[in-house]
Amino acid sequence: MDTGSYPMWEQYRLKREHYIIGLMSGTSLDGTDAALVRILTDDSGALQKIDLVDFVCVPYSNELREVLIRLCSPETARVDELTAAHFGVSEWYAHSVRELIQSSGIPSGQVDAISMHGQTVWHAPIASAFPGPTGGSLPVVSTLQIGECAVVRERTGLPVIGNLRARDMAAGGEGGALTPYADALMFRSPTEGRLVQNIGGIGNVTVLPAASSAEGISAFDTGPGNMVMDAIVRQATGGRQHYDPNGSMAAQGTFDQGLVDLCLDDDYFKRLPPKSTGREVYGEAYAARLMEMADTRSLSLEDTLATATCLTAETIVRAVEDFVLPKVQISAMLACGGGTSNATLMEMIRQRLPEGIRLERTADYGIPDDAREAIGFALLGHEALMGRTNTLPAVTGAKHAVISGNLTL
Ligand SMILES: Nc1ncnc2c1ncn2[C@@H]1O[C@H](COP(=O)(O)OP(=O)(O)OP(=O)(O)O)[C@@H](O)[C@H]1O
Ligand SMILES: CC(=O)N[C@H]1[C@@H]2OC[C@@H](O2)[C@@H](O)[C@@H]1O[C@H](C)C(=O)O
Repeated sequence: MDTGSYPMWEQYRLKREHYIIGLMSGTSLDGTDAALVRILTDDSGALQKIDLVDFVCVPYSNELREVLIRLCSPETARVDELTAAHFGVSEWYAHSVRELIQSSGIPSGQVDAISMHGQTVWHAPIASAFPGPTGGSLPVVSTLQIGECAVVRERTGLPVIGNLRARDMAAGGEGGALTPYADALMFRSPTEGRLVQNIGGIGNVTVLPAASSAEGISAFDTGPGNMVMDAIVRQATGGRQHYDPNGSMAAQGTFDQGLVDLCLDDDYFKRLPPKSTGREVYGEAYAARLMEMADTRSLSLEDTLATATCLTAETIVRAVEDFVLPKVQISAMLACGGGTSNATLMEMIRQRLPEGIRLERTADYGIPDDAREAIGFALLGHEALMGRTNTLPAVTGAKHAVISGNLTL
């Protein structure tokens, strides 16, 4: 029996230097981000310093992306393919861990654990009816991140923490956003209010008031990040391209304000936070509808992309105007995620941001734009191993904070 790693938990808490690998594969389905993070703690276990040792991105193949896109829609998902993907995608995670360890030059024996998000295929924070054990039906919320920790454990030899959203949901939360907990550790300022605006598949914002306590932090999904723009490119190119490089196609078009306004008349954008959304709402079907509407308005592909880019920028800025600024004074928006590489989108956000808010990047604060989430998940895993709660009920809406994550020793 493999019992060698059981004392690991106690040893981990006594150490002052910890090495954790954070693995994130987000809703844009572009691949896996892997960050090796060194965390220093003091005698009381309190966090002293966070260093990014190394970071790699392993892109998904077009073939894998197509499988995952099918699995994210009830109309196209099959349970045999889902089960295979649950194990299969873990091989990609193990591969990215091997690449990261090799690139870092750190011996794998020095790494304490892997903390992995997995691939969300379905996220349902709004309850649906499910048969109850004593008759009648129960309201059930649910979420599924595929990727089997046991496979990653076997391939890498390292303990793995996974399934990080489930416990918060079981405690009445939305199961996200989770990374705001880590944002507070990395970006909170004693003197100014800051936003961390992630532009991944979905856009999500963390609000860090000046000198805020955990209770003062809020976060929510603003709506689509790159998801609608990406789906338009994918559908228009028959899957050959999956994003608009640097926003160059959108830059050649002109957005249709009428269509942007139509799209902004949307229940999700109006809903008060806390709230979360995903591919279920702004995925392929949403983009197809937007393309149909663009077609009836005789918009070119470039105009359609400019319109989707403008919509994305508007949802990000309006979320700040409608839900943040009435309550919190903000001096800077720290953008991160793949969308920061879309110059057209960034310029639209810059032009629309209210005066007095600087548009910066997390990279300006030492956290590369594309590594924030992977580093965030490393920190969440670290907190769980330290035996500390790692969720923010004020953000997720849960009844209480929990230690989220299942440990595969
Ligand atoms: N050079 C580029 N030009 C334009 N867009 C880019 C570029 N590089 C990346 N992107 C965009 O960034 C996306 C990937 O972003 P990211 O990796 O932050 O998403 P994610 O982590 O999967 O999503 P989420 O944060 O929602 O979970 C790509 O799908 C693409 O739309
Ligand atoms: C269910 C799910 O995977 N949600 C993601 C998604 O991608 C962005 C946004 O929607 C965010 O709420 C969340 O991830 C981030 C990493 C989070 O929980 O902080």
